Amino acid sequence: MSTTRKHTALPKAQILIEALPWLTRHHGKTVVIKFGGNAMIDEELKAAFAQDVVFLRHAGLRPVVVHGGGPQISAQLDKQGLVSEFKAGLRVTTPEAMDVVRMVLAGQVQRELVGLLNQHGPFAVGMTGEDAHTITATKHRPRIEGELVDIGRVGEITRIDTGAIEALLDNGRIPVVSSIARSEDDGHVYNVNADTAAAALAAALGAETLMVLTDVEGLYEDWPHSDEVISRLTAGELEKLLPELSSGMVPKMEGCLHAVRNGVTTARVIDGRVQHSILLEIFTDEGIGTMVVPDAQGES
Ligand SMILES: Nc1ncnc2c1ncn2[C@@H]1O[C@H](COP(=O)(O)OP(=O)(O)O)[C@@H](O)[C@H]1O
Ligand SMILES: CC(=O)N[C@@H](CCC(=O)OP(=O)(O)O)C(=O)O
Repeated sequence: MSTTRKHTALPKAQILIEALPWLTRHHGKTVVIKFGGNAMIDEELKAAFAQDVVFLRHAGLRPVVVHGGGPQISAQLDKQGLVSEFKAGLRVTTPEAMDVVRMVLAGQVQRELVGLLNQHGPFAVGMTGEDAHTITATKHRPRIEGELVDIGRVGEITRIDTGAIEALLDNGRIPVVSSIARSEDDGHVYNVNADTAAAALAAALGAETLMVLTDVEGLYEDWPHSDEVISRLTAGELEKLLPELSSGMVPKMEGCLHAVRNGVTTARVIDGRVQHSILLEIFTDEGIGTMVVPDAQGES
């Protein structure tokens, strides 16, 4: 006869134990989480996001948050009567618009995320890519229909210095990074797409995972005609698909490709509208969204 006694709260212990293999696997690993402006509109979701990130920190992972704020920037530009225009998926950024981008990202969105995270303890430290030379960029001139175009103060990342972020992580903090770069060419700053910044940081930090939270379920196979999500694809498969992608998915998937081609083990695009999507992704089998993995050896 068994002498095992079962406490009524045993199911709770079972849930915790189910997470043990994932806790073991991810312990000490760096996870870069990109929180998009579109996933940032709901108060409950923002609070759940902050809980998840702090949970990761307590579980022994090293989370780094990179945030966007496209809709928030557009709203402020509108308020100030400045035009908001995108070319090749990037905001045309005049010097006046750059002031607004910097004010909204570093002064508003980043402050709000830092505040939410710090409701759980003294963890979050906000910074922009300007700080300690974290992100350096030069002027980006995208090609549209074969022609190089000038879209103002939009930066192309040339260098990443991970020193400040590593120091914060080693100190048990959670860096919260706004996607603004210092300039390689002059004393000014550049506006960088937040997906691109997150991917570049993930690669430079040798992160295990890049997780991009957005406002759709993942990468749709035949957007906008169907909502069939591609659940897993290799770098080579993604590379072939890139020319067919449009709008906001372009920098996200280019970023995922860059990350897995530069040492990141998995890059995932997940639905930021699902509460606790980060925990579901890291600690359970019920991962959601699209996962990009490096090519198997010998494959390209
Ligand atoms: N193949 C695709 N699958 C999913 N979404 C796509 C696809 N192609 C374009 N999109 C668009 O990309 C958007 C996400 O990008 P974006 O608006 O930049 O979000 P975020 O603010 O999260 O960075 C989706 O809401 C959708 O409208
Ligand atoms: C050059 C460029 O387009 N920069 C973006 C930076 C913010 C961002 O990327 O925000 P989301 O992640 O919410 O889209 C912009 O100005 O909107």
